[in-house]
Amino acid sequence: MKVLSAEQLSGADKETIRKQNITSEELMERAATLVFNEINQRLQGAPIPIKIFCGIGNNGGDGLVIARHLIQHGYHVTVYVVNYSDKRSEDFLANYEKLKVITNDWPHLIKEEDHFPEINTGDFVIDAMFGIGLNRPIEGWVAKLVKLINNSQAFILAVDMPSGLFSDKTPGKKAAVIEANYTLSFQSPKLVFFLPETMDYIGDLQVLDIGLDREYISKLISETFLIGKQEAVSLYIPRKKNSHKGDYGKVLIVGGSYGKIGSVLLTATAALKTGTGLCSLYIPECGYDIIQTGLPEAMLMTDTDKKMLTTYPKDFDADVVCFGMGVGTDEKSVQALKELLQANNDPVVIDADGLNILSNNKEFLKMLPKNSVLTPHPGELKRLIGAWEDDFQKLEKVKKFSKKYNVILVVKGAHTFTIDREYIYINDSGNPGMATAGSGDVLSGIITSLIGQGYEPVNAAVFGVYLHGLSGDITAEEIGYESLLAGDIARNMGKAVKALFERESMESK
Ligand SMILES: NC(=O)C1=CN([C@@H]2O[C@H](COP(=O)(O)OP(=O)(O)OC[C@H]3O[C@@H](n4cnc5c(N)ncnc54)[C@H](O)[C@@H]3O)[C@@H](O)[C@H]2O)[C@H](O)CC1
Ligand SMILES: [K+]
Repeated sequence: MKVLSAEQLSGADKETIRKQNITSEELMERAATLVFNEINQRLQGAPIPIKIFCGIGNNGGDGLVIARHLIQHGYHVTVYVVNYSDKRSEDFLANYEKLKVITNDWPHLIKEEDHFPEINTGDFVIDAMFGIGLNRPIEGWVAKLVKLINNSQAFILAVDMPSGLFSDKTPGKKAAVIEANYTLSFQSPKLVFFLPETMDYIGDLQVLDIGLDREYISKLISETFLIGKQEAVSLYIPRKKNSHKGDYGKVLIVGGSYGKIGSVLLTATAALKTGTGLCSLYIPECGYDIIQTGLPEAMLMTDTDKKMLTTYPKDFDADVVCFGMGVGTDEKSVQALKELLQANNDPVVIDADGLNILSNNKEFLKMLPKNSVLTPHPGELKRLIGAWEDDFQKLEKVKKFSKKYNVILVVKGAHTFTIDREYIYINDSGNPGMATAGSGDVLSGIITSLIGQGYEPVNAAVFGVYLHGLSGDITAEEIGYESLLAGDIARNMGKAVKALFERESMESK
């Protein structure tokens, strides 16, 4: 799904009005009615106090439409107009008049702190103060109102986006932003919904298709995509009936050191569980028995050093090499990575200490084969690209790095971002149970495996990240977040691939 900017959404809005020959008020009616339907479906007429806070622009207009439908369906509604300005939009005014026709209980005007209502724990608050039109931080008494709503413990539903969030920049740590429990957003999710600094404001997210012109949207050039099940399925390459193990990649995993052999074991298990035909490992000698016992399907070569990697098997012919998990950053192991980069022209996957070695030896970056995949967590990323001021600047820095070195970065987080030059792919699978030791080692194994099976590196990264999250979701469904182990993610890969093609799970994400 394309993640559109505020400008693109406004353009689609205008084009839809023109092509469908409707008024903007009709479009507002359509969008806000969908919000009403969602609320009605969940509340089922429950007599709980609903407090709707409307701004004076079109987001506020949506709030008025929602209010009208709720009142007409017998809900207990109080409407507040947060009168931060006198420049009411036309569609706001039209719906203000319509509301007056159906109720004697006119909206309460809030113009200062003295007008604030009481908000209680059991209230259902609808935030329709600001949407994509916010162009400066919320200040003064409006900011105080936002804090009052946040502190109320009421359930908060945000219309289009939580008020106080910008669609193209972060609001700053002290800014007044609605902390929603649920966000119903129109047509396209916004990039800020997925950034570490702002994702917590969103709560659960649902995107409503408000029927903006499909042709116009399909022609819009977007550089940002949300990857859900549908997108992931489209990347899948089916296995051929007439095939053998050589068709599914000869993978080489290079890593491990004394005390950290488990990491390569996880990576190799994940690679094989993702479908790798032949999996070999190159590890320090101390890991020999561990790997042979733990993963009899794998083949093994050992370094002459007992405890750490010192070299790279230059003559070994692999389709794809993965380097870094559990390696450490000893000078001798730096040499091993250097040898790998000198010997290899095909894309490689670099993770963990492999990334730290790159950060400590920036001259290696130019040696990375084109379209190699780097999989940093935030700490590793900072060492690689330097610190950033906010998440938007981080994205710009990562794009620049990706272009400069011709590599793909998998920036791991609650929503993992795969960045390929100017393109951003935001992952929508996964859960907090996956924040556990070895989870990243498994991800590297999955991506490496897919590259070995013939996926383009960027597709391997995007699809691999999605499958990793899906396997984590399936595992968490079975055993909960707390006891989820990285090894479980690897072992459940088969279930994840199968789930891609199951009907009911197609609808869930
Ligand atoms: N495009 C669509 O898909 C549809 C969008 N709808 C809804 O419309 C809003 C956007 O409405 P807009 O009038 O452009 O902006 P807002 O209501 O978000 O803001 C109102 C207005 O306020 C001014 N302003 C901005 N920042 C501040 C501030 N800090 N303090 C005071 N005033 C401020 C600014 O001039 C804004 O224009 C969208 O989110 C949807 O909810 C349609 O209803 C359906 C189609
Ligand atoms: K809002």
